[in-house]
Formats: sequence, structure tokens, C-alpha cells
Amino acid sequence: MLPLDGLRVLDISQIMAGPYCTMVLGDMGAEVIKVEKAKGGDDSRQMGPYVEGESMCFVQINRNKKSIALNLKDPDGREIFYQLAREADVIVENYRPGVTQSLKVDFETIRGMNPGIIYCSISGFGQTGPYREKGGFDLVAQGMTGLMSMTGEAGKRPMKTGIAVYDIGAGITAVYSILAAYIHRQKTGEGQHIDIAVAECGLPWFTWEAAGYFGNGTQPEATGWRHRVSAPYQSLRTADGYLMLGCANQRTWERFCQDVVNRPEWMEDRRFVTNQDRRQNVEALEALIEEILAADTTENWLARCDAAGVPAGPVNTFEQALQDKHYQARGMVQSFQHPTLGKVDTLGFASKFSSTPQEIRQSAPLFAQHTDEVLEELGLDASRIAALRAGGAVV
Ligand SMILES: CC(C)(COP(=O)(O)OP(=O)(O)OC[C@H]1O[C@@H](n2cnc3c(N)ncnc32)[C@H](O)[C@@H]1OP(=O)(O)O)[C@@H](O)C(=O)NCCC(=O)NCCSC(=O)C(=O)O
Repeated sequence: MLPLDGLRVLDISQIMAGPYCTMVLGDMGAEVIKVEKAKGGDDSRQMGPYVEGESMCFVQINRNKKSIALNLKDPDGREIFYQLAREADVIVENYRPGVTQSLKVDFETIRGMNPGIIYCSISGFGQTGPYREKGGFDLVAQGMTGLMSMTGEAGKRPMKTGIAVYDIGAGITAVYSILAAYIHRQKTGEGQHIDIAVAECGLPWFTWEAAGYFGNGTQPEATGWRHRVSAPYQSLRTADGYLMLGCANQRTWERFCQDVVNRPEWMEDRRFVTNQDRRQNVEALEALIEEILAADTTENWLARCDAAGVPAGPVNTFEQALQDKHYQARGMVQSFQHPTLGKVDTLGFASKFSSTPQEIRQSAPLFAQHTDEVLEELGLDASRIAALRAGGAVV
């Protein structure tokens, strides 16, 4: 039993933002049928690295889905889509605005045949507004929303983040929006269209930055390894690497002074009494702390921070993170059996349910792996499926 058992999702999304959303819905129990383009499938199937001809990018964000391939420009292919759409609770797409209309699978068309449909469109800039026609990729959004002006070091070349935060953010925004719309539909029977823009979904996350900007007009600059609001809340050099130190409130700062570095006098030092004092004098503070941290290894400083109840951590590589005993114990690396690749390792679930734990029930599919199965469930017999295939409506 999973929380979204019985929720039927029709997924005509591609690459990352939409597929991430439908994967999370699938992890929570939804039945996800991914409708791939008859020609080449999801664009991410063309993104390496490849192992035995399979795109690892595709494999990592399409577990818990079935794949069918339909040519939606073909009336027969579209008719199959309509049959699936009549039975679906949710449709997710992330084409440019206008594409679903030209394919005749847009919200208004589907609502005409299924009034309860929850139809989620993710696009670069949204369904309205002056930029609606523009295609959108994560990096465009990182530049446009100001994020790149805050990442990296002040005065240096603007930096992007290490992962596609806006694509994934759009996917997660889609997940919670779809679930809210589903609850609304359970109460009223009413479906709706959800419009999410990759270039917009991250703007509401700039909370501390809005605090400064709307509060007193402060323009949020890049702060590099330091924090905009708190200090010492940053990376610090040790004898053999770096320590992430999280003294983001007064108690943790005091514990750090007394129990980690044995400098209780810093608590009375006029430069460092309050968080604001410390933030204003962060360069001096950093120099003093790093002088002390240079005497020992990250591991030993971490042990002292842990013993004192001061939040701290290492600066890991991705491999070190995945091999960390804590993430291992929390199931953050999972695996599934792929039809041609065998055992595939993949990332775990970000939430743990006590009664209905998430699970991988289905491997990331091969291209069009489930076309026959899904069409048979719609009541089509083998000769009809063969005819559709011969006519190019399905693969
Ligand atoms: C990602 C895109 C820029 C890619 O743009 P394009 O390559 O120009 O594709 P479009 O979406 O505009 O159009 C898709 C075309 O495929 C056709 N199409 C789609 N599905 C089908 C099927 N099943 N059958 C037949 N034809 C199909 C559709 O009619 C369009 O063709 P024609 O009608 O003939 O034109 C855009 O899709 C987009 O802005 N998406 C929303 C934002 C988003 O998700 N971005 C994240 C991407 S990942 C990312 O940023 C990252 O990884 O980093």
C-alpha cells in the first residue's frame, strides 16, 4: 500500500522538470504511463553517459514509469492518447506553450473529455507573459532570476549552482501543486490547469534576500563561502581540508567558543558579541578561527563540534556523500533491476513514510517497452496493435 495508489498519471514530459515530478509521484504509488515521442523518445535518451546503449540520464529519472511511444501528430496515435486521457487523473507536460495545442492534447481539449483532469504544464517562462514563447533551460533561469549574481565570489565571474536547481524545483513545485489540486478535486470534483515556469519557480525561495531588499533596499551580493545573514556560518580551512561550521544562532556560537576552540573571551569581544557584530566583522573572525583550525584535521574538529553540539560537517565529494554511513543507513542509495542493464544503483527518497514507505516497483523503462501491455489494457487486440504500428501511430 502506497499513499498515491490508484492515482493515474499520463506523462508527456521530457528531459528533467516534468520527468522528475512524475518520478516522485510514481515513487509515492501513482501509476505513471510515460508517452514518448515516436521518433527518438524523451530527449534525455540522447543524453550520455551511455552504458550498453542506454542513457544513464534517462535511467536516473524515469523509474516507476511505464513507457509507450505514440505519434501524437497521427490521428490514430492521438486517439490512443485520448483513450488514456479519459481514464487519467493527472497529465504532466513540459513543452513550450502552444505545442500541446498544436498536438491537440492541451488542457481545454482534454477537459472536454475528462472534466476532472488535473493538467500540469511546466514551461520555461509560463503560459502567459511577454516571454511565454521562449524555450527555457535551467541555466537561463539561474541567470535571469539573479541566482548567479549571488553564487560564487563578489566581483568575479557569475557562477551557476552545481545542480539543476530550477528544473528539479519546477518538478517539486509541480508535485505539491498536483497533490493540492487532487485534494481540491476530491472535495469538489473540479479539475484544473496548473501553470509552472522553470524561470519563476525559484524566485519565491529568495527569502533572506527579499528580507534585505524589501526591508532596506539591500542588493544581495555574492557571498561565496560565507553566509548573507549569519556568522560564523561558512566553510573554514583546517589542516587538511575544510569544515562547514554552522553557528547560526547565539547558543551554537557560545558552545563553539567555549567547548570547541576554547576561546571564551571571543564571546565578550566587541566585534563578535551578537550575530550582527560577527557578520560585520566576519573577515577578522574567519582569520582568527582559521588560525586555530590549522592545527588539526577536519575529522578531529568535527568530532569536537559533535561533542559540543555545534552543527558542523565535512565538504564531501559526491562519492564520499553516497558512501557516508549515515546516508547509507537512511537508504539514500537504492537499486532496481533494469531489463538490459541488470542492477542499477539510483538515489533514494527524500521523505520517509511510517505506514506507506516509498519503493521502486518498476525499473526505468526501455523505449516503448510497455506499448503492447498498455494498448491491450485499453482493449486493443494484437492485429489492431500491429496495424497501428505499421501505420506509424505507435512504436
Ligand atoms: C526544453 C525545450 C527548450 C525544448 O524545446 P524544443 O526542442 O524546441 O521542443 P518543444 O518543446 O518546443 O517541442 C517539442 C516538439 O516535439 C513534438 N512532439 C512532442 N511529443 C510528440 C509526440 N508524442 N508525437 C509527435 N510529436 C511530438 C512537438 O509537436 C514539437 O514539435 P513541433 O510542433 O514540430 O515544433 C522546451 O520544450 C521547453 O521550453 N520546455 C519547458 C521548459 C523545460 O522543461 N525546460 C527544462 C529542460 S531540461 C534543462 O533545463 C536541463 O536539463 O538543464
